[in-house]
Amino acid sequence: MVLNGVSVDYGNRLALENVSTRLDAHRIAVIGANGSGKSTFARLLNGLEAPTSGSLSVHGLDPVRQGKQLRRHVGFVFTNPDAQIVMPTVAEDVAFSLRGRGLSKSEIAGRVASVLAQNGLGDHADAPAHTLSGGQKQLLALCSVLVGEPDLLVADEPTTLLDAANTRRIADLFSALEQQIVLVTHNLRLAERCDIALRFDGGRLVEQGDPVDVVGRYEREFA
Ligand SMILES: Nc1ncnc2c1ncn2[C@@H]1O[C@H](COP(=O)(O)OP(=O)(O)OP(=O)(O)O)[C@@H](O)[C@H]1O
Repeated sequence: MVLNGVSVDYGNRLALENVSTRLDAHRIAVIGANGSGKSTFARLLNGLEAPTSGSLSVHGLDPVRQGKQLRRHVGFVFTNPDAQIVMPTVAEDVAFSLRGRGLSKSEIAGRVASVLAQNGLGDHADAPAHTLSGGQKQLLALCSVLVGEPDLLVADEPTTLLDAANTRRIADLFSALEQQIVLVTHNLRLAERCDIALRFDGGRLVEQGDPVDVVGRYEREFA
């Protein structure tokens, strides 16, 4: 991922200001105060947001002009799982992500069962999605993205609704994931487990480096 002087101006507010960076690390944490620009940064990475000025490329593609192509490689998990659950039952929702890939019914069923079991939803496969708890919906949204095996996973606060056990489960899952991941989070312990951390402040990228150092300085500012 490469960003060159990227700004995002919402008209009355500069959400990102002149951000330049190159990101090759495997697990990338994005931290910073409320409204500092983290979600805007995440949304740029799969073309949900376009830079007002500057340019970026993700896996060699321009997210705005080559968005359709890019979204085949980038999975995005939103903060609010209701925004991405589209099918009536849990298993159907996960299977929906595999449509149009030429997989047989049994291949789809196998991949769906495996991702649900791996993420603590094995017993809920046939449940109506709307009956899940908030945290279970967050896990379902993650399953529906992971089943497609994206090359890059962008997750915007994917653990906000999760209890301690499920947060741990997701942290372990992210640690074991082969794909590159960009994790926007207020959970600083989760951020510390990444390979690199970016910190935003008032729309500017103010720090990029070792997660323990970046998190430590951030916490000390508010101590
Ligand atoms: N669609 C929009 N229209 C206008 N302003 C927006 C829009 N989206 C975000 N903003 C503003 O841009 C700034 C950055 O928002 P962003 O959501 O990127 O912050 P964040 O760091 O993810 O915050 P949080 O931790 O609260 O989720 C904020 O001041 C926000 O109010």
